[in-house]
Amino acid sequence: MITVVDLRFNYRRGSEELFDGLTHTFATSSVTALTGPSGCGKSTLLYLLGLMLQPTSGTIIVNDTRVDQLPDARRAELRAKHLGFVFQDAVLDPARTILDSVIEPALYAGARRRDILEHAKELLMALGVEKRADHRPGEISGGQAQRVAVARALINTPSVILADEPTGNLDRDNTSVVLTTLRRAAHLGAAVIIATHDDSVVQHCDQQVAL
Ligand SMILES: Nc1ncnc2c1ncn2[C@@H]1O[C@H](COP(=O)(O)OP(=O)(O)OP(=O)(O)O)[C@@H](O)[C@H]1O
Repeated sequence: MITVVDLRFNYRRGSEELFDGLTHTFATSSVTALTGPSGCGKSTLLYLLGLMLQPTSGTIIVNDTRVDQLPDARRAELRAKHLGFVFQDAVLDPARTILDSVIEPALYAGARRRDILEHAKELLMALGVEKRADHRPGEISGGQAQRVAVARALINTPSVILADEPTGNLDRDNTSVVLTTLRRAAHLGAAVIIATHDDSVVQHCDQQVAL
């Protein structure tokens, strides 16, 4: 679960204020669509929820812990253990295989490779990219990279999953594969938040927050 209370954010002093005191709880086991016109702050809200930015004012609470004023190291630790982030443009390390890219956040969070290998393969299978496990990012398509990025975000079974246009590069069938995988994560207890412009994605969500 992740809650924001009276949230406001400015990129710079005197610049446009975003969110107008937004208060909302993104509940466990639910998929929320974050919508609104281009530039309204969807990506920025995901960065705030992902502890990559700090609010100008207001509070962010992850699973009963107030997180917005924690020191950087503690925020990084929480991010690694509890948050999964799918960025708008999937950027994968060109030097790593697809399988190693998926496993890497688990190693960072303290898991052993052999304990996480099967889970990584299952995620690649669920997302239809298992045949690319030994390939490198330069050898896969943009849509495949997007699905690998989803697998990478899910490897630590995060309690909060933040996805910025995760289906932007995908056709209808693969959009459905990604949404099914995210829904399964919600079914297992995650709060899933998807920034999207796509009405067909919104229709698959349990609730909508329009900025
Ligand atoms: N690093 C930055 N520095 C200053 N302003 C920024 C920065 N990033 C975004 N902005 C501004 O903040 C506002 C919100 O941007 P954001 O990317 O969160 O919107 P969005 O709703 O995700 O847009 P889109 O749907 O086009 O992806 C915009 O006015 C944008 O120009």
